[in-house]
Amino acid sequence: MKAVHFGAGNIGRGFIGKVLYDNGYDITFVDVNAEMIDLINKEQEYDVIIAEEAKSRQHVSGVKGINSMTDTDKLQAAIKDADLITTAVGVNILPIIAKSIAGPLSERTSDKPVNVVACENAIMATDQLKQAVVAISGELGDHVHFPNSAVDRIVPIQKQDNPLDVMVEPFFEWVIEEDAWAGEKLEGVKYVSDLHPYIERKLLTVNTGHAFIAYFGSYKGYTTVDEAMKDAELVEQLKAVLAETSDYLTTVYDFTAEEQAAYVEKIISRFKNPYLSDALNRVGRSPLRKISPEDRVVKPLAYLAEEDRKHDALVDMAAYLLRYSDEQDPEAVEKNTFIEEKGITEFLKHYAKVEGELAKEIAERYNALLFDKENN
Ligand SMILES: NC(=O)C1=CN([C@@H]2O[C@H](COP(=O)(O)OP(=O)(O)OC[C@H]3O[C@@H](n4cnc5c(N)ncnc54)[C@H](O)[C@@H]3O)[C@@H](O)[C@H]2O)C=CC1
Ligand SMILES: O=P(O)(O)OC[C@H]1O[C@](O)(CO)[C@@H](O)[C@@H]1O
Repeated sequence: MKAVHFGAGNIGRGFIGKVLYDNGYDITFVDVNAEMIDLINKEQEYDVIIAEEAKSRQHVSGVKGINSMTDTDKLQAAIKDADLITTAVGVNILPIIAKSIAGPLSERTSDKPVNVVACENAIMATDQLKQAVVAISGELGDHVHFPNSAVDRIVPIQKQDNPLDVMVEPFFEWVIEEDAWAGEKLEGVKYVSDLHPYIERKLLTVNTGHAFIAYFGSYKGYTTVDEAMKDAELVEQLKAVLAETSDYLTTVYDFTAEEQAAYVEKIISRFKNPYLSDALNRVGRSPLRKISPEDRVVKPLAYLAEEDRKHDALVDMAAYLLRYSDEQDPEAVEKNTFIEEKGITEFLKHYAKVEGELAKEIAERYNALLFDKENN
């Protein structure tokens, strides 16, 4: 079985590549990073290092690479021949991937089914990829399958001697829509008939929680997650944020309060992993995406505000996000320039689609933070 995976980054090598290798797939990584692809083709193997005391190593071998900027013919041939196509590139890059795969996918014949799965931090990311593909190729036949998925494994920015090796947390969960999947299922993957509860629970617990640590932690002057998690006030407020997203999740879905509390506890213990040094500017990257209406802050916040339920911790979180700066992150720079030129209310309307009373609450909190900072 042949897999083509777009994005030879942290999740690509440290999570998806490892699961596919364990399932016996021949893996071809596709990336725009020429150095990474050259190294993959040279070494054809790497280690996944588990972030726990023993730092055990799991070997992945027989991998190949394609540079999507220069090897376009090779890429087209690989897409025509693959049994599985996966991505872990960032949800905003999916329209670019669509341009590479739409042509060769439309040339595939009905006797050769293929699964196409986006593995990104976004609700129903594969649907976004499918939409972009179909806009180019027109409807594809029933042999091209587009299951949505949820992926959960914390993989920080890497500092390994061998740049192909990748350190990951021990925990991982990959959940895929069962009905949309064709053929033999992957071992180590959970298949479910309705993905919505899983993807929302993951995004609005793991990713909301992590993003809160990034934005409040940065506000307090920390630079890594483990440093920030030693701050008792931050952990208290993190729990308050997750109590609000838990209220959303247990109201909208069938999770019981006990189940969700256990899930939250497990996630907080993952954030405290002392063997995983994770930079706050990685976890907080792309604040414009993270403040967008369907993402980890505004989705639960808008619902709770609309239903008149407690939401002040998420309002605080939005204010910390709005105060966040990182000169290296183009989205953080764009955010701050927009706020400076047009103000908070206009920013919330434009990027978060938040207006009215909720926008007022967030702006008040943002202004109070500004006042605190300037007077301390
Ligand atoms: N790192 C983590 O802990 C987790 C990340 N995710 C999600 O996985 C996705 C990837 O994240 P990471 O692996 O952390 O990022 P990363 O930055 O380590 O890897 C992304 C890779 O995609 C490549 N890329 C960018 N544009 C491309 C293109 N047009 N064609 C092919 N490759 C391209 C980059 O060169 C890079 O190697 C994101 O959507 C992220 O939200 C999901 C769960 C956990
Ligand atoms: O990859 P994104 O969406 O920018 O956000 C980073 C998040 O993804 C994770 O890497 C894993 O889901 C978390 O560590 C963090 O919450």
